[in-house]
Amino acid sequence: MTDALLTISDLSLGFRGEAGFAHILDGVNLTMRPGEIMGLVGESGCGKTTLARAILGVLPRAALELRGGAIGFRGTNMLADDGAQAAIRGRRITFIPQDPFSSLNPVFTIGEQIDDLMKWKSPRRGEGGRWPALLAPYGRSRRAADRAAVIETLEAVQLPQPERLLRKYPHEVSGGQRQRLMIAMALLPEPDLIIADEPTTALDVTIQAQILGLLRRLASERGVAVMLTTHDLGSAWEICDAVTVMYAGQDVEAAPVAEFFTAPAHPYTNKLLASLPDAEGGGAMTGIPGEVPDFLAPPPGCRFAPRCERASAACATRPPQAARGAGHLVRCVHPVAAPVPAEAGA
Ligand SMILES: Nc1ncnc2c1ncn2[C@@H]1O[C@H](COP(=O)(O)OP(=O)(O)OP(=O)(O)O)[C@@H](O)[C@H]1O
Repeated sequence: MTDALLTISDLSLGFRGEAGFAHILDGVNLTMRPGEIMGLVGESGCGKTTLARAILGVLPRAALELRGGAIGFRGTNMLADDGAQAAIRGRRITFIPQDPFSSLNPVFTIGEQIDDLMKWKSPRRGEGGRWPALLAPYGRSRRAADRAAVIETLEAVQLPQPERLLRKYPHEVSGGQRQRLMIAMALLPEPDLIIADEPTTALDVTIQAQILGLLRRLASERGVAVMLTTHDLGSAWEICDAVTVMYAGQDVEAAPVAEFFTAPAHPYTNKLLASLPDAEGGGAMTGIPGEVPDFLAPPPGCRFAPRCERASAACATRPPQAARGAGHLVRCVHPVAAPVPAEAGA
């Protein structure tokens, strides 16, 4: 796809420890377009955070074993180019963490931490005249422009009295305000892509909806793509344009959000959706029988096969992604048939 922002192709990696090689990501393929909000969903432990960290280039190097694949960002394979990755990370791709409190340094004011961010990651950093970016002095005019951008962005995330806020310490603001601050800090470098790793898990339910709504609005207004990792399908429905489902380190299905909920094709996606309580809050919560495989000895081929009612011997070989419709890809030998449209046979 020529207009892709992020293209992950056949990414395979894991961690080597005393017990052996834990093969966490197994041939993951995923594409994001500029400005798209994509939900990366799946049960706890399916590899969402590992994938997000791989894109950011912050996986622990000592244990990491890269088996193959590429992470292309605007055509550059970041896995093959440490320099490009360092230049992209924190500028073209930024991050919103799960727990905003542990991401802020408790001994510095919010203003000091934002100043430090702007010193290194401001989009105006390259404007150092004859100086290379690394040596460019942090001069008065850039400081003033950066400060104006900070105030504008804090106002955009609806943080009241931004000047006063900058003088506060992280413990002096609420959890919801800290997460608004994280969104502001992710926007300030003017990135193309924000990776938001379960950004509302640490917040209570009413604040969660506000934060997700804010993220959706600002991303759309500023044309920033967002990868939202979540195990909450409701959040994906609220704000995403498209959804990619992971199971045990494999991508199983990717679809535009409406199609994801109305015409899921992979048996795992169907089970995942069937396990949700219904809209009235009734209905039994049905779990999926069986267990997530051990990453030290995963089954060959489709990792969902041992829990899948539709599985056959053919599932011991993982199928390529197959198109079900525009932007709808599924990886399954025995996908669930698409529902018959209501007008058929009428
Ligand atoms: N550094 C590491 N060394 C060994 N195993 C790891 C390491 N990091 C993650 N894992 C394992 O990788 C698997 C996937 O973890 P990951 O955190 O990516 O899943 P997740 O889908 O983000 O889960 P959650 O929703 O609970 O955050 C887990 O079994 C985890 O124990």
